[in-house]
Amino acid sequence: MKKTYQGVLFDLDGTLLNTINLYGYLVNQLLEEYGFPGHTLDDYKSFIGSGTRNLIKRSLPAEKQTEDHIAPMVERFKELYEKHYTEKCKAYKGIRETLISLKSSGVRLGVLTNKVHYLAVACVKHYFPEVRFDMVIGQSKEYRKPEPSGAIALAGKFGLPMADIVMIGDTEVDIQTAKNAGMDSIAVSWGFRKKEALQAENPTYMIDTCKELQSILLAVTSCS
Ligand SMILES: O=C(O)COP(=O)(O)O
Repeated sequence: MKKTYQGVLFDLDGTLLNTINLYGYLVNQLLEEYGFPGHTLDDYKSFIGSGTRNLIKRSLPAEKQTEDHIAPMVERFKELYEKHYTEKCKAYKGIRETLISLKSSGVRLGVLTNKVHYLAVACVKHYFPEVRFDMVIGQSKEYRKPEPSGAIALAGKFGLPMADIVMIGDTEVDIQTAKNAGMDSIAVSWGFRKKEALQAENPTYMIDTCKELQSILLAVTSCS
């Protein structure tokens, strides 16, 4: 019999929201300001997923990946992101409808992202105003994927055991987070990593379309 989940945790970047054009634009601008060479969008796809500090570190030339370079650039990046987060991003096809259907069938919804917490909250509010998430957790000292603390806090908020919750994400970090928390996982191939890299993490499910997501999570499929 098909397993049903009472709670669903979504990663943000590359899973709910395609933010790659914004990241490419902002980090290239940041690197230019500091006199470093920029990168392609494909490069950034591989740099995103472990939070802003790691994104900037991975974007810098190897010999410049030191705290004295990274720390001020993280602060400047947050300023730029705050100014531009309403630009250049798009919800993936069918995601909005899936979230609304899940919520109306009584499933608890959370966002667990490595985006800085206050920016994660602002993005979710701006791009998904019609979706009532039970809780959004972004990165902070306390919560940082793949550590399980964020997933554990969300399970506590939902009042559900880990076995009833599934984590959905587009990077190895998300699948590792689910494993570390003792949850099932769904890896999606429409985000920032190659399918082979995700398969190597042995997610519970590996999917390519929103339709497949609905058929795992909902009794009825309506996503085209
Ligand atoms: O690494 C980030 O900044 C955000 O990544 P996530 O939404 O995929 O967790």
